[in-house]
Amino acid sequence: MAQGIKRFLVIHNPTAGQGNRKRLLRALEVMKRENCEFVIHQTEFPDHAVQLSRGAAEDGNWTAVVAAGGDGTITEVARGLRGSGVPLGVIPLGTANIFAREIGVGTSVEKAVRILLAAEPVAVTPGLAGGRRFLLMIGAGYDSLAVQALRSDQKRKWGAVAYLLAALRVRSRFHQMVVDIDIAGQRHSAAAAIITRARTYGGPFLLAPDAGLQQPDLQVVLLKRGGLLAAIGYGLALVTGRLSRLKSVEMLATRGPVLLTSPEEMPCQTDGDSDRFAPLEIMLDDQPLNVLGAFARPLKQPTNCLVPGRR
Ligand SMILES: Nc1ncnc2c1ncn2[C@@H]1O[C@H](COP(=O)(O)OP(=O)(O)OP(=O)(O)O)[C@@H](O)[C@H]1O
Repeated sequence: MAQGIKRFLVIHNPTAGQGNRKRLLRALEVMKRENCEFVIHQTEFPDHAVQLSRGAAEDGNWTAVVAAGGDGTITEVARGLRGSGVPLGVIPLGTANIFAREIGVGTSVEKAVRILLAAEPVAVTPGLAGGRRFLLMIGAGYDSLAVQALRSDQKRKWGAVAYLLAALRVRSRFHQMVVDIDIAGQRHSAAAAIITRARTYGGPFLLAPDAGLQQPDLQVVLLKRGGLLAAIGYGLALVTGRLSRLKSVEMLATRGPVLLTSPEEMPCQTDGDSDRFAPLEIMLDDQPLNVLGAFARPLKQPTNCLVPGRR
């Protein structure tokens, strides 16, 4: 690697988000104007980004591997980089772009490239679910049933609205959901649960005020009520920033593993993709991930195992 020249491998998911190509071209324009080198690889199938980023980490030839896509693509790149120390960069081309928001990049591709070029790597702590790395959250209940029913053609066309349509398709299951969460031998039951590293959900909406990619614990959000009316109430509380204040929402924090089970067949969503079913063991990853971002929030004081989250 020539001294002082930054070299980026850009892993681009052409199926992510809306206006994908135009946004990528705008990002590349900025990269071309700057003193950096880059190579683009397009993903051709789900999980391809894991292979591509693993190969790049083995090369040892890159300043960073840049995920140009949405949260699913970013998570795949983070899986491929596990154990390498090679930094992850982001060009946000997804629908919700939660990870890009969490690391201070936001949704502007021009700002994202400026951060790539200027940032120093910062270590964050991903999670592991069933031994596989995730970056943002695992959900079981309302959101995982909706994500499982999501139609990719509708998502590409309508973005977030497609999730609402998917939720309506599975609404009959909302009143019978049971999710059990075991934390340090204590069992908590709810209609739905989200185990999260991210503060926000679905884009800009506040989910767990104490969560954060640099925080030393997993936040567990329990939604106690089931049914369509409860789902609508939770959705409204989420978009108005009041979810954590509802009486039927419990927030717990833990550094230890969490076991998620369900008496019925329950799909789980991992960073927005439906790929597995309960039971799942969820914990913090002992291998950090270096990220090029614009982190602003100071770290909070470490918490002990199993403390109620801030209300
Ligand atoms: N060439 C491809 N064809 C089909 N699917 C692909 C391809 N490349 C990647 N994928 C899959 O596309 C899925 C969705 O991508 P991604 O999550 O990045 O976009 P998004 O869903 O629009 O964004 P967000 O998660 O931020 O809402 C990923 O899980 C990935 O495995």
